[in-house]
Amino acid sequence: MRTAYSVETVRAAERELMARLPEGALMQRAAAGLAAACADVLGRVYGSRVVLLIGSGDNGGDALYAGARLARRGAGVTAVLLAPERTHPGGLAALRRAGGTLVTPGAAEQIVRRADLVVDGIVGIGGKGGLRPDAAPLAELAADSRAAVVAVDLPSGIEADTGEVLGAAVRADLTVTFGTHKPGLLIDPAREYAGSVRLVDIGLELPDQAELEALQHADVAARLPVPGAASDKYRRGVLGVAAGSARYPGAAVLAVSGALRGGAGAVRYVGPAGDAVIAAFPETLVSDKGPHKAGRVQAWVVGPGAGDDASAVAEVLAAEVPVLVDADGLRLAERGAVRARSAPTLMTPHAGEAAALLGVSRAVVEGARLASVRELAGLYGATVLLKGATTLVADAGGGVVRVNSTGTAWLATAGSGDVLSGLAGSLLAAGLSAVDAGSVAAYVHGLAGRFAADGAPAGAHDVASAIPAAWRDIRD
Ligand SMILES: NC(=O)C1=CN([C@@H]2O[C@H](COP(=O)(O)OP(=O)(O)OC[C@H]3O[C@@H](n4cnc5c(N)ncnc54)[C@H](O)[C@@H]3O)[C@@H](O)[C@H]2O)[C@@H](O)CC1
Ligand SMILES: [K+]
Repeated sequence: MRTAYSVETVRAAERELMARLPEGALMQRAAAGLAAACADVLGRVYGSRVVLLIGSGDNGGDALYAGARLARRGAGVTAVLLAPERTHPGGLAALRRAGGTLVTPGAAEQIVRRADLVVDGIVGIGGKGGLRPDAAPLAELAADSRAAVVAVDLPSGIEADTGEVLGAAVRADLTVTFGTHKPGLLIDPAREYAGSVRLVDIGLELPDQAELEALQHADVAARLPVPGAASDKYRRGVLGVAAGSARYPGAAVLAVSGALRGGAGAVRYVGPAGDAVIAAFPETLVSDKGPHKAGRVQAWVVGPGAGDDASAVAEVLAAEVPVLVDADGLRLAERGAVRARSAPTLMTPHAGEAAALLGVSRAVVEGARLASVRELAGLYGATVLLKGATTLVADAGGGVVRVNSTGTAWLATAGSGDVLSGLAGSLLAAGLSAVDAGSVAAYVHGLAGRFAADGAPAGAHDVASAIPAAWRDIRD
C-alpha cells in the first residue's frame, strides 16, 4: 500500500524524531537522498551546471546541503536566494565551503537558461495558499527551462494536503519527497506537477491511519475474489444490472461486459435493452420486468444509459443489498432514499456529474477533487468514487481516502465508465466492501485501459476485453 499523510501528521512525526536525534540529522538524511537522486538525473555530476532555487525555510536548507554535496563531486552549483538574510544559515555555509556561488533572483533567468539541473527548494510543506509574488517568477522560470527539474519534498506552489494548484507552480520531472508521500503528490491537478516521485526514508514513525492510500498490485491481488472448491454461481454472487434504454442500449451492453469480467457468478440484466445484451453476451440472465421482480441478486448496478427511468432507480435503492449508482442514476437518485439505505451504496460520478450533485461548476470539482469527493460522500451518506486521471474513493465516515493512479488518458472514451460500473458492481456482488469494490475496480479498469490502448486509441469494449489480462497480470 502506498500511503500519504497530511502536513500536520508529518510535522508531529518529525518533532518526535528530531527530539531523539542530534541537531540537523534529519536534514542531512533528506539532503543525502536528494543529492543521490540529483546525481542519478544528471548521470555525470562532474562538470554539470546545477542551479538551486532557494526560499527562506528548511526546504531551501535541504537543497543547499544537497547542492554542497554535488559541488564536492565537481558540479558547478549556483544558488538563487529569494531572501538572502533569512536563508538557512547552515545550508548556506555548507554550500559556500563546497565552492558554490550565491546570486540574487535578478540573475536567475540567465543561469537557469544554461543549467543542466534546476533544484526547486523554494518552499515545501511550510507553504500554503499559492506562491508569493516574489517566488512565482522563479517557478515559471523553472517550468520554462529545458533543464531537468527536481523538486524538493514537493513542487513549490502546490497544496500539499489537497492537490490543489492555486497559481504558478514548479513543474518537476522528479520530486524527491521525505518520510512519506504527501496527498498533493498523488492527486490531480498537483500530481501532474510532481513528475515521477521518489520517496526518501528519513525514519519517520507514522500513525496507522493515513490520509490517503493507493492500492498496489499485491493489495489488489489480495482483494480479488477467487472461487473456491465450494463455489457455485450463486455463492460467487449474482449481480443485477438495471441499465440502458431504447435510446442507449449500448450502455447496458458495456455495463454487462464489465460485470461478466468482475468475478460475480452470474449477471442478471433488467431493462429495455435485453435483446442487445443477449446478442452480445448470451450468458446473461435477461428480464424485462422491473428490478424487484428480477429474482435474488447480491448487488445492483443502476443508471448507465438509463435515460429518465426514475422508477428503476427507486426500486433498486429500496433493495437491501449493495447498490452502485452511476451516470443517469446519479441524477435520478433521491438523496433521502440513498441516505436511508442500510446496505452499502457506491456512487461513481465523473467530475461533471459530481459538480451537478454539489451545485458547483465542473472546474471547482476538478480543482479540489479531495474536498469534493469527501463532501459528496458526506452529503449522501454513501461511498463515492470520483472518476478522473486520479480516481478517488471516499466513504461517508471521513476516513482514509483511496486514490488510484493506474488510469490513462486513453480511458477518457465513451462507455468506459459503463464498463467500470459493471466491474465494480460485480466485485460488490462477490462480497467486497464498497471502498474495496470501487478502488479495486478502478485499479483493474485503469490497467485494462493501458493494455487495451497500448499507445493507440481503444474503445470501451476493448477495455472490457482487456480486463482478464489485467486481472492475470495482477495475480501473477
Ligand atoms: N522538519 C523536519 O524535520 C524536516 C524538514 N525538511 C524540509 O523542511 C521543509 C519544511 O520546512 P519549513 O517548515 O521551514 O517550511 P518551508 O521551507 O516549506 O517553507 C517555509 C518558508 O517559505 C516561505 N513561504 C511560506 N509560504 C510561502 C509561499 N506561499 N510562497 C513563498 N514562500 C513561502 C516562508 O517565509 C518560510 O520561510 C520540508 O518540506 C522539507 O523539505 C527536511 O529537511 C526533513 C526534515
Ligand atoms: K520545493
